[in-house]
Amino acid sequence: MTVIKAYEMAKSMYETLGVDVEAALEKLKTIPISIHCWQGDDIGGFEVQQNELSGGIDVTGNYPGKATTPEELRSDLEMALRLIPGKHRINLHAIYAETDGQHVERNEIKPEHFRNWVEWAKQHNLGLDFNPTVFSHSKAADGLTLAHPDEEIRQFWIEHCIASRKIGEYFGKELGTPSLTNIWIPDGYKDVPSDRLTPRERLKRSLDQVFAVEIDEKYNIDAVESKLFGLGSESYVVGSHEFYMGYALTRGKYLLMDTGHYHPTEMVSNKISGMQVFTDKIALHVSRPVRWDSDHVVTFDDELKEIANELVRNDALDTIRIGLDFFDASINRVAAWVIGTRNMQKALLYALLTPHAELKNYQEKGQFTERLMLMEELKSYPFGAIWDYFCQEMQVPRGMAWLQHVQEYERSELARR
Ligand SMILES: C[C@H](O)[C@H](O)[C@@H](O)C(=O)CO
Ligand SMILES: [Mn+2]
Repeated sequence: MTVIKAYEMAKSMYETLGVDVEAALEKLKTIPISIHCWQGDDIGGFEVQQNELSGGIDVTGNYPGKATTPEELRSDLEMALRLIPGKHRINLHAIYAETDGQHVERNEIKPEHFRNWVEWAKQHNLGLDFNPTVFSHSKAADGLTLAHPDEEIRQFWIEHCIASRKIGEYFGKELGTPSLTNIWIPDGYKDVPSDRLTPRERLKRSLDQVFAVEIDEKYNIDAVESKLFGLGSESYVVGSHEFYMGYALTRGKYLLMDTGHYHPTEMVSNKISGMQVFTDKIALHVSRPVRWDSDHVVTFDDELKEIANELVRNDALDTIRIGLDFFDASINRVAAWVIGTRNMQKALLYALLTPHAELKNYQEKGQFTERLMLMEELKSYPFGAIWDYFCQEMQVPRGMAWLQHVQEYERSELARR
């Protein structure tokens, strides 16, 4: 059966449920995903003075072909983008600055160090997002940064975060779409702290100093990312969920929720509406924790579908910023981007093809049998035929055909590294 024929049949099935399939596809085309550049080089970056990865995160695997220069990383991203339908954003970290072989301290990075990224983004019609890199550095060696007891260290990182926000502002001005500059810091303690309050008070003061520099939200949007624990900060993380929820709500900042940053049975899908009642300044790092914050490649699993359902049924697609955050060095890194990003889009399509009004109605009327029945029946609806049609329309390979392009690229490009 042709793709079109299968699509027409699937479409009529969804239409009998009252779903407007064409509107769903039109909407999906407009949803940008912020694709994290650091999957391409195992969060190495291109600083002249290279530092080991720290901050309580880790990348495992040694699949050949990781990007070792900005040109290689951009080329790998281009390859992935050719296989991902739609127009998207690229999420950069400060360690991806290009400084012409000169060592530039993190608190001195400038927009000009990201000129090549901006020119490239213009050529490819991409938005850019940004992150200060508050780890992998001698001044973060003891696992404390913005909450450090030493004022000089705190000041260094405050300056780095301000410099980063100005880079975000530069992206926003140049590209005509506001950059999300997200602050994640690793600060915490391995063992039971004797004082939880003082570091949190210091972090609050440091962040207030970072945000005291006013930047128009037309160009740069500030976000803060919470975490439960990391390697070496198992007992206590200063920037916990409650800390940042309070901070974001009282300061009018975005709260960024990373799906790997909570207790294993705590789901971000269940947190979105809790936040939405108070703010629409919500951002996501979609990841896949396996037993811990392992940052596995995102799969088309129940939690991903539930997150997408929340975004669609709560009318949040135009406000919530969707970003990805995984890093797997045990498989082809370009394929990792393609799998994870296409899965995020598949989940959004699945949610867009769901008759939410009917399901909400069942719930309001207490018809829980009908609610469960419809949710379960939808799982075997011909969703794949609609996804294939979407890929064909968007001129990217459908089904498994994309992998051969990555394999050719691996032979011609990655194997030479
Ligand atoms: C590299 C990222 O900034 C980092 O993964 C952060 O977002 C995080 O999730 C740390 O666990
Ligand atoms: Mn994250």
